[in-house]
Amino acid sequence: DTGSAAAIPINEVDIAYVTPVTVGTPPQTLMLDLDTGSSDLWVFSSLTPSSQIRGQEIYTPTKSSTSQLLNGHTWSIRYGDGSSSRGTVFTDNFTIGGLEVKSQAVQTAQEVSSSFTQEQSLDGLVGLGFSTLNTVRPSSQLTFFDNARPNLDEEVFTADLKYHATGTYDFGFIDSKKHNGTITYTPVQPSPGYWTHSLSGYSVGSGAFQSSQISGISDTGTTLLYLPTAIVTAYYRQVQGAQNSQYYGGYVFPCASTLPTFTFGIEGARFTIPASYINYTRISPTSTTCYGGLQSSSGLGINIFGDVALKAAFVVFSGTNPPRIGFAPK
Ligand SMILES: CSC[C@H](NC(=O)[C@H](Cc1ccccc1)OC(=O)N1CCC(N)CC1)C(=O)N[C@@H](CC1CCCCC1)[C@@H](O)COc1ccncc1
Repeated sequence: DTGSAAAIPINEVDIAYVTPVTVGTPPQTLMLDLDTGSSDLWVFSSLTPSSQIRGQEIYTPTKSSTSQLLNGHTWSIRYGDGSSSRGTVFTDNFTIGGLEVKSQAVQTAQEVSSSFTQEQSLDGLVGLGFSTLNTVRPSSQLTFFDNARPNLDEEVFTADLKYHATGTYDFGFIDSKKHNGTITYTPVQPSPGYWTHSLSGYSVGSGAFQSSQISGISDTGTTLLYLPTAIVTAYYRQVQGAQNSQYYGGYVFPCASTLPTFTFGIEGARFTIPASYINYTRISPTSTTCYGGLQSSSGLGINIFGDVALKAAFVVFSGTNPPRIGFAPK
């Protein structure tokens, strides 16, 4: 089997991407954020207090003839940005882009934090990290990819995220039309459950490439690129008027400033992030101060290769044994 579905930016600065999925019988359509940085599949539901719902689509298990309560099971998750959700669990038929998993664990939210309530374009998440990170107890549940894997033509899914445009997630096949040039693979360390791998180095603008192993996670659910402070300061040293603002919680600069590109290495291959991707957003609609798409990871304890980096490449998440990740130009 294979599947192919759209990755649609939810706002004009690509803060996140959502993908249409269907749950249950007859199918209920929700827009979910496919997130390689976590491993819970959870949805706004009929069990979510109406005070916490603001425009999201919900999954109603009682309207589905194929839903089954997973008795006595609960879940609770907190993300890197402090947002959180928790609830109960059903199994039901679940489809992404024509690829169906029967009896997928669908985690129904009974509580979501305010940032989820405020994000009305996001009806929940599909975790595509390793199933070891799943928070359902007493027995943890498998991700959509792990459930689909035995029926996939190839044990892969790919991310073709785009800057200010709709991209694609494919399951079970590598679409050669979506990338040009070879795919460079590098090993993934699957513990504790993120797609953890190394960059082989970086360069700023036309500067010399600095070879160094930079370990981090490729995370479709994280908006920006978070790297060690030394790299980030070297980058913003090239930007007129840039400063690391306590007030805004990161590097800001005059929107009119010229930004250099940023290049990262995967083994011997090189991927260049255009300056426009790093000129992330104005700090407020009328401001002439802009917030950077490259920020320091020092507060996170982990480097995160988020959407700002991933949208510069065609990315293959390979669930083979051992797992690996591939990057290709596009
Ligand atoms: C540096 S992990 C921060 C990261 N969350 C972000 O990237 C959010 C994404 C967002 C925000 C608002 C609306 C929509 C999307 O966006 C921002 O935080 N920002 C973008 C806007 C910018 N101005 C400020 C910074 C994060 O927790 N991701 C997790 C998934 C994410 C949770 C929030 C909803 C969307 C999906 C996940 O993959 C990684 O979980 C962990 C990472 C590390 N240890 C523990 C958990």
